[in-house]
Amino acid sequence: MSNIVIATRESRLAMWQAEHVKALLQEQGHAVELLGMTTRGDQILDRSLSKVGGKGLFVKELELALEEGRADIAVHSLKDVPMDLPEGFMLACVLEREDPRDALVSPRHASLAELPQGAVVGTSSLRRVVLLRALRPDLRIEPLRGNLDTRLRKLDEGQYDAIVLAAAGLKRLGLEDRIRECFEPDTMLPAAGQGALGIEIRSDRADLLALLAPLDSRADALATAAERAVSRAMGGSCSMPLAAHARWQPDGRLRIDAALGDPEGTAPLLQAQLVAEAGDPAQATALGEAAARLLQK
Ligand SMILES: NCc1[nH]cc(CCC(=O)O)c1CC(=O)O
Repeated sequence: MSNIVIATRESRLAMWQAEHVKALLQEQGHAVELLGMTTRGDQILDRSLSKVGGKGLFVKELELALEEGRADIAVHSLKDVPMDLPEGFMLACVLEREDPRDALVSPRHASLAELPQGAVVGTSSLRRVVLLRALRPDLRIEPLRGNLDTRLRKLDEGQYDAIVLAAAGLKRLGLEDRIRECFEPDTMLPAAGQGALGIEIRSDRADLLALLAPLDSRADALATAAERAVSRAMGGSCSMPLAAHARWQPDGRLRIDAALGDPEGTAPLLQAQLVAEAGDPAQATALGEAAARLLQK
């Protein structure tokens, strides 16, 4: 039995996720402590992430804590983890995924279809902007940043008619009753890794792998590996409106869907769909890379 320190951001969602991992590790008999910290991504709230440096902003401080030995593991929303981790770090496991869908929250309107002509919808994800535009070209899409509570507050203050955000975050924080509509992946294709949690460690801490193995979901690790391979192959950053979502079919093969939008919203959405055996990480990665090649054609 070990004593494990978890580095975590201090947003309510990050803390929930760290507490969740803490509880799972405690069930395995380990002693666990949390080390909370604020990251650059949490501090910069006035600019869109794609403009100030992207996903890495949320993980750098946590990696420093791992590097200096102040913490053993870092828990991340997999969606926020860069495709290629810095030298010396690795993704040790992927937990069973929560709902991967995007959700609509609105005080007055029951669904996207019921939003009035020209309604104001808040989101800062380029992927959501492009997919929303394809569904409802009449909407006025406005930037929306901040943690979950901030976003909901801005909605409740009347700055937007509706906002779109990940169902997983709302469910984790007990805010599921605010969801008016969950978009099926075929309607609004999720981001790579959405809804999944990843645990990062230092590559030289192989001692932690056995300890984390009981938390790993093989099915979701393979599915998200395929999704992340699409992003990597596309040079993925959050400045690119890219969606990638993999699901297991009843026949045991993995289906991946990917979509690439045009930031200006003028060119049509490019879409790709592929199905393959994906019994190991190399196969899952190859599937994602093949889907990316279809998008690049
Ligand atoms: N980019 C921020 C972020 N990172 C993870 C989640 C939600 C939880 C998840 O996808 O696991 C969110 C909020 C959102 O997109 O609405």
